[in-house]
Amino acid sequence: MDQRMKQSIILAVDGGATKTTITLRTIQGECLFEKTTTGSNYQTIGVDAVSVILNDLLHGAYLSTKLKSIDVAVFAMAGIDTKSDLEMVTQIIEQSLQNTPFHIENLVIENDVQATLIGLVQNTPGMLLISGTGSIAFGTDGRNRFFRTGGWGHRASDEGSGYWIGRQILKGIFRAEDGLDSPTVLKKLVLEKLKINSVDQLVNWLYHPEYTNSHMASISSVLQEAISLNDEKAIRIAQSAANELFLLVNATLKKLHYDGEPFTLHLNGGILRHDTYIRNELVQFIHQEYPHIAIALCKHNPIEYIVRRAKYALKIS
Ligand SMILES: Nc1ncnc2c1ncn2[C@@H]1O[C@H](COP(=O)(O)OP(=O)(O)OP(=O)(O)O)[C@@H](O)[C@H]1O
Repeated sequence: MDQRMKQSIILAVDGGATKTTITLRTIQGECLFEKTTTGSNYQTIGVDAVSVILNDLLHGAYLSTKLKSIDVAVFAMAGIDTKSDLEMVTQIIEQSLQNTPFHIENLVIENDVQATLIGLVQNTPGMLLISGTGSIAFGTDGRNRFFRTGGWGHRASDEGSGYWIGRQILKGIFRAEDGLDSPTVLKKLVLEKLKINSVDQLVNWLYHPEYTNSHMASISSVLQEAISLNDEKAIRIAQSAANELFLLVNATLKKLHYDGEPFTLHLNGGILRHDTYIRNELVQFIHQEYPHIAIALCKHNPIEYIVRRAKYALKIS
């Protein structure tokens, strides 16, 4: 028998809002297949589009490896927020799996943030705070109870996220243009970033048919330079983003009845990874209120935490 066949095989899917990654690994970590494509949140792209993406990824994984027997598969999917979401996504995944020769011993389907958190902390208490295009905090008491705060989407929530920061920046530019607020260097930086010349063109950009949430979030990347130029508006936006993110952490700790036990807060997402000003402010807020909480920045690609989640499922099965 092929040596590889004797090893446990893991299939992990990280189905995020902007991209979906599938990987097939041996328990020892050998990568047998990996592919990334567009996002697979059924709430934003619909059931049929998610089916197409999963069918394509699963088919690719089978054709490339010819493996049929999978010991554990974890599908970590954005958009699983309620019981009915879970039922809907389970149906999509099970139908996609029926189109493949895969036999899966242990199938886990759960919210992508929850799966990442389990990958990080396994059965110990901890929390994951994400600020990327959106924002959310997810905590666990280590006894299989999970609590989330935020992450209700860009239209009415996602405070402290890239989208939220981008919107505050544009709001600041328009208010300065109207003479409601003082001028801000953010205007020059945003126009340069978008390679346009005027606020009128900025309005065209904002209402362009191809506008997406990620476009709005991408505006946030000018914030650090504006702060280095001592721009008051930029500093206020960054402090307010850090404060909003602190509130997510604070509310989640209260739900967990945190009382000072060993606890790690993991940080992830483009804003927390790259915007050191916001991250440092946030860390300061947290340490003032909760001096004993350890804070760790996630260093790996999101799929690695889903692989760890799958290994944990294998360990406890
Ligand atoms: N080098 C950088 N400097 C500043 N901001 C950055 C940098 N790189 C990415 N960002 C910001 O990070 C955000 C995107 O983060 P990320 O890639 O984690 O999001 P995502 O995976 O699309 O969203 P989500 O985690 O909400 O599903 C954007 O607001 C982007 O401007």
